[in-house]
Amino acid sequence: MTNSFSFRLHATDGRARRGEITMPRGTVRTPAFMPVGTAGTVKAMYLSQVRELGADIILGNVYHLMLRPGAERVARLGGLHDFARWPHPILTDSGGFQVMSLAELRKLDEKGVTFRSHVDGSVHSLTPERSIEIQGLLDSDIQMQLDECIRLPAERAEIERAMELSLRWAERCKIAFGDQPGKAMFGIVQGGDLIDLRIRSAERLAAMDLKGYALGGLAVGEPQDVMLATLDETVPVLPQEKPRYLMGVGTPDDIIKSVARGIDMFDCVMPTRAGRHGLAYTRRGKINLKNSRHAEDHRPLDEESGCPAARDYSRAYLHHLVRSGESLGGMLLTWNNLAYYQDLMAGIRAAIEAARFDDFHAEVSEAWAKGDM
Ligand SMILES: COC(=O)c1ccc(CCNc2nc3cc4nc(N)[nH]c(=O)c4cc3[nH]2)cc1
Repeated sequence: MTNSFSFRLHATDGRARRGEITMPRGTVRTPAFMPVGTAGTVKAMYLSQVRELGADIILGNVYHLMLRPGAERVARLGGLHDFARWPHPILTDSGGFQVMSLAELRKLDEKGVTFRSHVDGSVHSLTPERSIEIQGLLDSDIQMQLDECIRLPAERAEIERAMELSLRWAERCKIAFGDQPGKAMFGIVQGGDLIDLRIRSAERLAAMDLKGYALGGLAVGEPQDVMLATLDETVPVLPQEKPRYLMGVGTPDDIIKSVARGIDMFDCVMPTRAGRHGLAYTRRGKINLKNSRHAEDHRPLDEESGCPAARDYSRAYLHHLVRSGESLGGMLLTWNNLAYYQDLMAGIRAAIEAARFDDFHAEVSEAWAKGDM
């Protein structure tokens, strides 16, 4: 049980990295995929199942938890780990992105952001200091700075204003976070699709000597090649010895192409949200179980999978559950999808260790190039 936060690189293959983050609550094997547990639950899953699939860390959201049940209440109940019965590491997003995408009537200025809850219309405000305070009340292990992520396309002046504001907020978050040995506060690189601003943001954050660095402002609708070009230019500016986290990404193809560019950590609602909408992710690509062609297909999703949801149920049964709106449909497909994502990450980690990442990359991209099955 260490009381420190450390990141070690075990192997590299090109720009792909195999590493490990060690924290008091446990170790995170990287490259890692963090299942999204927005309101303290990974929807339609028992967290014991999430753990069995190989997840070392899950993500929570300040925005949702501050509105309901409230950060002080979670603290009174012992913090998010005890509340949700997840004793392993938790990373929490700071709320900025969710405010801009979920809240109504929001005002953003130098101090922070004021907004109306999408739950009950009550007025709330988030400052860099309050976001870090909330993440402390949740007892979060990796805390994200409060930032401003703007939608693209946008004018250069607007992108620069938001990027500079996010840098000032990073400084304020660093001060508010102080020195918490077993925990980390990550900075978030902004700058939209303007490489010079991205590099300036990364350099200024690197100079703050933070424990990890996220790439924000991406996976906001830009084409994959724009996202990847941004990584090509920005990742090399970040310190080698610190973890890099690409926020909100992504499809299996996004993930493997981003690992190839030096990213260590990912989160995305895709496997869980798509699962609840009838979509299955498998080694051979995506399957939409709503499609009537599955109505009498007795084959499982993947007979070779270690996950019962993929191996023991026919596509016909899954089709029936999805068409009938039965809860078990979303539960089984979420289970299958998270199993696939964790198997993908385990495959990536093993491929980097065996110096065969390029071959593995080709295998995954080829399967996904086929598209819907
Ligand atoms: C079925 O799949 C889906 O519905 C679905 C929805 C959204 C995303 C994209 C999520 N993208 C994304 N999440 C993000 C979260 C972020 N947080 C902070 N603090 N700063 C950012 O700059 C930021 C950027 C993001 N980009 C991906 C998938």
